Amino acid sequence: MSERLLVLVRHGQSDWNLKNLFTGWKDPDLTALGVEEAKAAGHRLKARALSFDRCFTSDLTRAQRTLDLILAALGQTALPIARDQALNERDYGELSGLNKDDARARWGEEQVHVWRRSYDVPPPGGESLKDTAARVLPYYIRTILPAVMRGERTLVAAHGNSLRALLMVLDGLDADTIPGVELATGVPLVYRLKADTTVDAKEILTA
Ligand SMILES: O=C(O)[C@H](O)COP(=O)(O)O
Repeated sequence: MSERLLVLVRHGQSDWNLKNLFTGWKDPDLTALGVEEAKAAGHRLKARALSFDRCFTSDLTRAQRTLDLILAALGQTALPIARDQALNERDYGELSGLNKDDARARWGEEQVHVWRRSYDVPPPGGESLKDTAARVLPYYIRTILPAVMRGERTLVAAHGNSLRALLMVLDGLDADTIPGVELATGVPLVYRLKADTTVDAKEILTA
């Protein structure tokens, strides 16, 4: 029986994470800490003897670089990698490039929290999580999930909100529960799926 392994990882700390700026589709690189987080993610996977057949990432540097660093740590630099903007971070629209504390001072803590964590309220000119899910989930169902179900051990390096959209399906979260979910940078989420595509087991590799 094939393994049906799916590992998700949010990119390591980016330059704009460090500066506390809304990033979205902007394309900052990893910080030195982000590089270390990505390498550590690779070492954690390796320590559990996990290896992969296929990888997916977004069209953004921070996720692609995280994937490359993980694969280098695993000694698996020749794997096929699909890069697609379907996995990009939620588009933060007019908030992109603004400091998150400045935004709270301007629009209030509660409004900014709704823009960042609600399911269906988009930030001005940007995507809600629902909008993000409307591009992430079709890509997952058409492209990623078939690979997993064929038994290809699959690694996905993406973003806080594109992965939160995916977690709604995998973890069975709804519009009321997803606002409470935060994803740490560089922490692999290891899923094993059942034959019906639902989750058999999940492990969070914090160390
Ligand atoms: O795009 C961003 O600013 C971050 O990657 C995710 O931001 P959030 O945690 O504010 O949604």
